[in-house]
Amino acid sequence: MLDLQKMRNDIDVIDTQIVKLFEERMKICEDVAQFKIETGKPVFDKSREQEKLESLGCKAHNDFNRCGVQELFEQIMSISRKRQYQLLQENGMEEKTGFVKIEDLKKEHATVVFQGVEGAYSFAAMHTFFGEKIKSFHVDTWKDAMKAIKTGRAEFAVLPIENSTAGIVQDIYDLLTEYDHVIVGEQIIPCEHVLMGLPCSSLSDIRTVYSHPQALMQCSEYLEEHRDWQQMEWSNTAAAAKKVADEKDPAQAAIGSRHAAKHFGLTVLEEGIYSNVNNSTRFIIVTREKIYCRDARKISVSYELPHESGSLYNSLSHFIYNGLNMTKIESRPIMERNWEYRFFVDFEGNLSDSAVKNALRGLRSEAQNLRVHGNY
Ligand SMILES: O=C(O)C(=O)C[C@]1(C(=O)O)C=C[C@@H](O)C=C1
Repeated sequence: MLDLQKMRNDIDVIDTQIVKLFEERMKICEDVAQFKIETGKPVFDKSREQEKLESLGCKAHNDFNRCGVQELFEQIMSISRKRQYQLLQENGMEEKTGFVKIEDLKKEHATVVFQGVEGAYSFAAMHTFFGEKIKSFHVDTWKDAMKAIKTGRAEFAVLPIENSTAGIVQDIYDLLTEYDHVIVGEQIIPCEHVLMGLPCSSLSDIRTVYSHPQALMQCSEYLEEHRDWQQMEWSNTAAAAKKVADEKDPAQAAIGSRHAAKHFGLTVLEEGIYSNVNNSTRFIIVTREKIYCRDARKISVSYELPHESGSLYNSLSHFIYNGLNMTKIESRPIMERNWEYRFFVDFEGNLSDSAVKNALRGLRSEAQNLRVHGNY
């Protein structure tokens, strides 16, 4: 009969040796960092790491152990790089990200563009994020908003990127790829639809309800209770509110935001009419300058991967090995390369953190076209 306690004692002896050797190895890596500080040689040496993984893998006695040894040393070298980046930073040698750190965003008196019309949810997101003291204007399409940033007509744009029930807004991801703009903030707006009508209207007057098809759908349970009302699909919730306000027909109502009701001088006839109480939309704020705030806590990146087994797994290891909490991953097709994908990852961190620098450095050398879309 095998003796578990004895086996555990044997493992403990080996583990103690591993810890001792790990610390000896780290000490040498700190000396290597010193050499790199003096010579300006980059921390990451891909070919050296590949050679090491190859030669160490060959020392193992079966395939399972070969993979295990390689995974272990990938992590050991990642930890070694992370320490070296820390030392570089302590010596005032910041890793170049191309981004400039600022204290705070200048929100007051900013020029902001949004898609849609006054009173739409993007309008609400803009005012919630920037306050009231701004110069704002609207455009017809999200692409027009991106163009307004590029030409300098606006400093910031507000764009919807995700709805908690409908999922991501794919076009925005594609526009982030097309334009070199930077995300500097985000704003979540609960889609709390209300039924609005003319100040002289009451519920019993209503015959027709106008709204965006999604909003009508989100209020379907409420509308079921009013089957005699005709439902009319409109281009967006704010345009529906504007129509009711313009036509001054007490039999017409619109479904949209409280902001829209206020903006068009309409009265809220009923509230809490939406089925999913958690329904919210997340908006991003983009600008042209590569800036991030000192207290920014979330980073958005994208990268493309070679068509190789394990490439996604390996790319994610850079977040895991550096202790970074990944909050989202999305993939979008790459236009010019059928069946290949660009991955968008959000994770917690600040561009000044050495763990973040380490992860980005690893990703940059292994993935294609790594882009940092912003730290906010
Ligand atoms: O050999 C180096 O240049 C090191 O910095 C050491 C080390 C390692 O830990 O083995 C770490 C980072 C490099 O990418 C390659 C190897």
